[in-house]
Amino acid sequence: MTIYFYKVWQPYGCFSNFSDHGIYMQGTYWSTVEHYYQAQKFAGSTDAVIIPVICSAESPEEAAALGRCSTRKLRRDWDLVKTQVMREAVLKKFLTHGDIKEILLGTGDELLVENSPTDYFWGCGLNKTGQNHLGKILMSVREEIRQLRFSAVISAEYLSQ
Ligand SMILES: Nc1c(N[C@@H]2O[C@H](COP(=O)(O)O)[C@@H](O)[C@H]2O)[nH]c(=O)[nH]c1=O
Repeated sequence: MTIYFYKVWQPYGCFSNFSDHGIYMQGTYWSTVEHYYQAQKFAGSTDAVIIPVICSAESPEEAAALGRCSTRKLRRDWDLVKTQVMREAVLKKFLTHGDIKEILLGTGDELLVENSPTDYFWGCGLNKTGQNHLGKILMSVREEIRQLRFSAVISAEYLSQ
C-alpha cells in the first residue's frame, strides 16, 4: 500500500522536510532539513549572505520563503546538485533521530510519496503524475540504513565467534 505524506501534522509527518528534526551539516546546526536545503541554494553565489539568515529563520516556512525569493541569485549548479544536497540532509536526519529511523524502517518496502498538490519535482503533484524525488530519496535512505544495520549485525556475529 502506498504511503502518502506531506504536512507534519498528518500521518507520517516526520517524512516531511518541515518536521522538527534538526541536523548538523558542515559544522552548523540546522533546525530542519528545509532550513539546510533552502540555504544550500546560495552556497558560493553572490547572494550567499542570506545563508545565515535562512539558518536562523524561526520556522521551515520562513526558511522556504527566504529560499524561494525570486530576486536572489541561486548557485549556478543548483539544478545539478539539489537532489544530492537533499539526499545527504535526509540521510543525516534519519541517522540522527532514532525514533523516526524506526518509523522509516517500519514502512518496509512500501512506496513513499510526497503528496504535495503543487510540487511535481519533489512530490507527486495534484494529479499524482509528479516525479516524487523526495519519496524516492526516502526509499533509498531506508535501503541504505537497512544495509548499514545488516552490516553491523554481521560484524557483531563475526566478532562474537
Ligand atoms: N512539505 C512542504 C513542502 N514541500 C517541500 O518544499 C521543498 C521544495 O522547495 P523548493 O525547491 O523551494 O520548491 C522540499 O523540501 C519539499 O519537500 N512545501 C511547502 O510549502 N509546505 C510543506 O509543508
